Amino acid sequence: MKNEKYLLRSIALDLLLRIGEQGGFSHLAIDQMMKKHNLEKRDGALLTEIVYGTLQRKLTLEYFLDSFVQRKDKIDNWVKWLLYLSIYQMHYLEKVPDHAIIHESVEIAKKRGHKGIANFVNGVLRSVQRQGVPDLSEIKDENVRLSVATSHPLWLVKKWVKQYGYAVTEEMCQANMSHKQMTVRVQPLRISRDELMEQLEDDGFQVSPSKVSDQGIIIEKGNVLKHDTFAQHLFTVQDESSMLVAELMDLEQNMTVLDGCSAPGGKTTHIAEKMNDSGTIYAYDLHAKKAKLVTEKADKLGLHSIQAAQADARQLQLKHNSETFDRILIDAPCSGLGVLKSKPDIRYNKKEEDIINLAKIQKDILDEIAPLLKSDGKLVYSTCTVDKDENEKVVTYFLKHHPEYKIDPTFFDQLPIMFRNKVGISKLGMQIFPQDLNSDGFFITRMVKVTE
Ligand SMILES: C[S@@+](CC[C@H](N)C(=O)[O-])C[C@H]1O[C@@H](n2cnc3c(N)ncnc32)[C@H](O)[C@@H]1O
Repeated sequence: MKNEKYLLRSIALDLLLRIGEQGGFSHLAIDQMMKKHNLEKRDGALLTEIVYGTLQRKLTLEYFLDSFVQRKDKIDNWVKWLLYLSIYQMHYLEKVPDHAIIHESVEIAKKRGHKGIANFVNGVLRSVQRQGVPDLSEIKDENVRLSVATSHPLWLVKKWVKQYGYAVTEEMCQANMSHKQMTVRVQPLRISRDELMEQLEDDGFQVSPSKVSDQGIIIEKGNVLKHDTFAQHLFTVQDESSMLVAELMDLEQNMTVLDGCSAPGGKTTHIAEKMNDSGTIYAYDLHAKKAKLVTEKADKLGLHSIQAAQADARQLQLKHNSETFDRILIDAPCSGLGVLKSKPDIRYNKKEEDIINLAKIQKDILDEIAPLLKSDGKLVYSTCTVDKDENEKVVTYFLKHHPEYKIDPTFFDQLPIMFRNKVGISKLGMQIFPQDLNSDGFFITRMVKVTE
């Protein structure tokens, strides 16, 4: 038993070192580690909790550690992560007694380093145990306090406060600390939502219908990825905000649709399902490997109307004539600051300059595809980020440079009831904040190409 827990914390440290440096938190990486080390389900849950929780609280843990060590810059990276994951467990988890956490961390330090490091780890953790962590309410500056307490970089807190005000930013940072519910989108050409819900309920799942999409199901209890219907490709895992994008494309049968940034194909396949697999969807992605994922997803779901290929959306006039498409979706590459609930590490790797570069790419893509839409056709622009530079300001730029486009007024009438009158609605579209639903932050808008 003792060895198992030692192994578990050692694996957690390996994962944190990798994700902490390179990013890319995913339940898949954790599942792979569990399989590799033959861990039981219960241990897997603790492993996930330690890795996810430590990443999610990294800046808070750094702040805590600062008050126990003089020169943090002198400590090896792996020792820092070992201290973070230990302090995380001591402060946030009740399941394991402090003395056990300290004992195992010291053992890891001894094995990976040497006795001196083990003594250092022991000393720091014993001080944490004795004195407790510092009181965050004593931080005077409210932006710094919010940044430390919710582990969001200060530049981001300041940027959000400037863009949305303190109250909305605080709600957003708090919401990002919560766990996201699992939601799936039924493949309606294979099974109805009611039938799938019934099958899941019969097998002990707790589920409820989404109010955002009539294909959506909220999984309240049970691991749906282990259910037969997952292997049978009767549904796709998709966030509710993400489902809303295709729902708001005003799609009809037999349309010709362009999905300019399509991988891994969550929205492309949703579009195909909504058109009953009629018409044609041209789906592109900058990376050939990723474009292949779209084809694979379409194949698994039995959808034939999707033609996926590699292409740079900034050069699509080379592939298609003007006025070809009834609908265009640009689900643009973005900073991903709306998905921090499920990808807690994203916030630490992003820099303010990244946003400027991304906004340039977003504008270039929109400029390129503008001529490809038919008159009266509709263009949906979406991102999974909360940031005006990538959302409202990109739309403002586009409308200024393409006077033939205007915001489609009917877009607002088609929003689900719970989004009407929300803070994020403006004349330029809809910003969904992570606190609005138990889902991701997203920006969605729809423009129409006006006939003379
Ligand atoms: C937000 S993701 C798209 C998610 C996808 N729509 C879905 O629902 O599954 C953005 C995608 O744009 C791709 N991308 C980035 N730059 C691109 C470009 N210049 N042209 C086409 N695709 C691009 C990325 O590789 C990434 O897969």
